[in-house]
Amino acid sequence: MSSDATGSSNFVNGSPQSGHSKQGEQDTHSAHNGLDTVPQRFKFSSDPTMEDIRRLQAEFTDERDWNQFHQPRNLLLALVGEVGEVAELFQWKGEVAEGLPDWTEAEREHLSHELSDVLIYLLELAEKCHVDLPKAVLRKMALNRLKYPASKVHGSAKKYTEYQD
Ligand SMILES: Nc1ccn([C@H]2C[C@H](O)[C@@H](COP(=O)(O)OP(=O)(O)OP(=O)(O)O)O2)c(=O)n1
Repeated sequence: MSSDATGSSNFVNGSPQSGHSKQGEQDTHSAHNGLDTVPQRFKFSSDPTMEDIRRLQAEFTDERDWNQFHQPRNLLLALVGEVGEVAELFQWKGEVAEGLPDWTEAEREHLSHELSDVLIYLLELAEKCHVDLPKAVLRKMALNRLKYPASKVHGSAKKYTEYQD
């Protein structure tokens, strides 16, 4: 997930971070004057890359002779099923704050498994559809920036069709 010509390299995370951070418990770093601190955003580890995950899943399916089952439509259904499993973890919980402060370790672990299943099937679906997802996502984000200029939409969650020029 390295940078490319879109210039979108700032999201690449140089410092691996594992586990979770509860709200209010996140790491802090000194601001310019060295006195006040600001909460740091949660970041992912820098590896594995999307390509690493695609390759590992390809090895997993090859070893089991499962490619015969992993056609695009089946992968899409598997993906949607796993999204449903993520939704199940949130259902009936009401609002959930960032960092999931009220969740148990077991619930967090379960969520990490289900989100991983979603990612695995998403990446394999992209592979089987010949979509180069790391590059495609950068192109789509560039389009998103054009469609939603910060100067125009700052602080508003309206859909682009609702803005009058
Ligand atoms: N035909 C299959 C079956 C499984 N997997 C891999 C990809 C997913 O990461 C995970 C999905 O496994 P399960 O279908 O057993 O689903 P869960 O792990 O979510 O189990 P459960 O449905 O019991 O929560 O295993 C796969 O690639 N192809």
